[in-house]
Amino acid sequence: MALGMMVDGKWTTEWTERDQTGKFNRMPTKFRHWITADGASGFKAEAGRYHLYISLACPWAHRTLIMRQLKGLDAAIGLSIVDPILTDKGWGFSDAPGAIPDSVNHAQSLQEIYVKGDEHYTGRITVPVLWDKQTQTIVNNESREIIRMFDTEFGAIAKPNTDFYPQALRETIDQTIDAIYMPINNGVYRSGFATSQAAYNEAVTELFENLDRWETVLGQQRYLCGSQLTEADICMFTTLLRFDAVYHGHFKCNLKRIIDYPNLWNYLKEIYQYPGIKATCNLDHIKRHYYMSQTQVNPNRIVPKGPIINFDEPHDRARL
Ligand SMILES: N[C@@H](CCC(=O)N[C@@H](CS)C(=O)NCC(=O)O)C(=O)O
Repeated sequence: MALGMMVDGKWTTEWTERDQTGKFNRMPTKFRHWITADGASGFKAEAGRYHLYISLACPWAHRTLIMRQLKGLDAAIGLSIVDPILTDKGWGFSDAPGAIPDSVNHAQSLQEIYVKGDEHYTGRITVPVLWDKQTQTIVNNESREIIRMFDTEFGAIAKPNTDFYPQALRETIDQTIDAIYMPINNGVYRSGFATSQAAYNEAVTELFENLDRWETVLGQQRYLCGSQLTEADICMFTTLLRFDAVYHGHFKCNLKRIIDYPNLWNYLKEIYQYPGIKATCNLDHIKRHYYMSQTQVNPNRIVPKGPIINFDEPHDRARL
């Protein structure tokens, strides 16, 4: 894949995210402004002001597309979708099926957006990116913060304004998003991008210990934080959706498949079938992105035909 990143506004092709022990260390994101309902932060929640850049393949970006959809913000917040294949210049725009070119900055590559936001930018060129048309900058490029803003700050515009961060569950939701991040959401990458046996062993063991634990929790309650769907479930969902098709083979997360876990599998199907979510899922972009972009993992770029997965099959979650 494009292992490159920006240093002082210039593209370099050095892969800096692994250490001497072969562990994958994800770099922190840099743009962390906050949109607020009243605009006190300088970024007011308004219709037509913001534009979201995503990849349909990326589990982090997928979270933001889902929240935009669930809150009915699709008319209020514009959308561009990059080509699924990362090149040696990083993410680019194309007219491939499922992609949406950049109608706001008319960029050819996502790099251009980052440099426009900060001409001395140092860091990775990642999706999602939330762009402010008014101040001509990147508001935020951290998925869990973007979904929080869509969920809590756009109440006057959101339709329906379902609350996925309810007051009574806030602490539990934050703890759950933290708890699943390292072993599960990032754990699949820590397994797949490990460059030593020890680093892989550690990541994959932690990953399945944590999946086993959530399998038990989901045998007792319908969602991660209790009886209602919250932001934490969206964060878990985008990893589970990709698991059997990509992480199991490509990233060697193969002690089990999600389909082998009765509760996680039914939970995954329920969220997939939740109104609005299925339309945000694109297994073609997902598979081609991972297998064709990450050539350090899959040098011949062959995309497997299977597995055949029916996410539309009935789920049993109503029993809880
Ligand atoms: N912490 C970020 C991670 C975003 C991220 O790593 N996105 C990946 C795609 S799955 C990306 O754009 N990678 C390109 C690169 O690192 O060059 C978030 O949650 O938004």
